[in-house]
Amino acid sequence: MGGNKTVDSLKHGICGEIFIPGDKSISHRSVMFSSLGDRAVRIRNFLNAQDCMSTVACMRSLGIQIDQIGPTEFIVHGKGLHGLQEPQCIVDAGNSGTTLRLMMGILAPQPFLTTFTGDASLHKRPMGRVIKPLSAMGAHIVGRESAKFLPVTLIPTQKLKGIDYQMPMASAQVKSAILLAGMYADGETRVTEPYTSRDHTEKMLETFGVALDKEGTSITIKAVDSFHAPELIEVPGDISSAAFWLVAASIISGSELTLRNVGVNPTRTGILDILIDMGADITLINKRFSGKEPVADIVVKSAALHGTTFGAEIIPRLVDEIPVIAVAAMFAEGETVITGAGELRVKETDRLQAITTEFNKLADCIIAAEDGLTIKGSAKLKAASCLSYHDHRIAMALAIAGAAGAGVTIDNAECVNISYPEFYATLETLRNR
Ligand SMILES: O=C(O)C1=C[C@@H](OP(=O)(O)O)[C@@H](O)[C@H](O)C1
Ligand SMILES: C=C(OP(=O)(O)O)C(=O)O
Repeated sequence: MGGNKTVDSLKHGICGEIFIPGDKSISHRSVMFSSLGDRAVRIRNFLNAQDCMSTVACMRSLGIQIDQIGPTEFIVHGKGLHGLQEPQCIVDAGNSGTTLRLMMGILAPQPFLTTFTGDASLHKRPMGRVIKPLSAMGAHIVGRESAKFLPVTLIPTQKLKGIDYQMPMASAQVKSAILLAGMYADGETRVTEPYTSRDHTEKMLETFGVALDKEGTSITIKAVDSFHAPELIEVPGDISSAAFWLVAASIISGSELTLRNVGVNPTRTGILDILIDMGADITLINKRFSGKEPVADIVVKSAALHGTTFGAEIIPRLVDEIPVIAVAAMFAEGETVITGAGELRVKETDRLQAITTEFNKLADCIIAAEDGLTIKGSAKLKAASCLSYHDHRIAMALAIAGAAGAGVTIDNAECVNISYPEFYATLETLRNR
């Protein structure tokens, strides 16, 4: 597929301002929830990237009119909780696990048939984690290898019933699928996770007038009969995209960046905690709210980092940032040890394997464990050609390692379009400032 990209070593610190594009998780949810709402919703600062456009395409194929009125502005004409229509074709979730798993939660209770497909990566990712609890609620779902993988078909079922489900892993996608199905189920649906994962679904359900009962890491939802959409959803910037600049500015001496409009929901700010723990110079300014989501501008200056240790409890709060945290650790003094991160093996690619194999081509300093990484810091990086495995976060982390080190060539580099289409252009702007 796609082409190679060479990122040269930066010769100076990176300075100035970056406006961070919309949050991927919140963008997905804004379109899904608005489609089920009772009036048209205007969505601003939507992430116009491949994953979120997969959600738009899925909802359109279910009969929802979605108008794009600007590069990042959309109007979703919701048809209510029971307004979705049977799709005429197989629905394609592309590369997006969030699209597929949340849509299964919405569609399992619908009185029509839906078949999902996706790209090669999504065909390898585990879907049993969603199909199992939805089936326990009475959904009828079939899929490859005894309902573990795509392709998956949701067969019309009679009314679902609530369950009390103990999740085996912390996963916002699984939690969200169960809560969304729970809106349509008889009785109460309760879901408990081992550690708290991102809570954007809970916050947006509350924005749409749904009452949730929260206790520790458990959330209970009851059947919902009205879903009151707000007029406007303003999506905050994605801290998972800001993460690349937080690390770049920290490790490239002479840097000072202001990252504008970053979502700082505490269930997502593990990257800030870890970088600050490593000695990073990070300040939050202009703290405010966008709906129920906290937002801030972040000032980051270069600093001498040192290694750290972290494990299972914080992983859900930084799960997508581990590739770029590994880059920070390569430049830090001393060792960094990450444990409890087995979930990285079932992302767009096996990220623990991809980090170890590809980052070690730049400097042989990383050892993988079954559920984590040990990274020896103060590595002397050399230039190399590395594989992205068509994984956007691996490609962007490699680009930051190359820019801060001695350069890198990345294959299938365009996969950044999955979550951050402007990434390379922003990097070039910083180079030329
Ligand atoms: O709910 C979401 O929007 C997401 C949840 C996380 O996945 P898991 O739920 O599989 O941990 C994360 O990795 C993904 O990028 C987005
Ligand atoms: C894992 C990711 O997304 P998804 O699960 O939606 O494919 C990600 O963006 O890093």
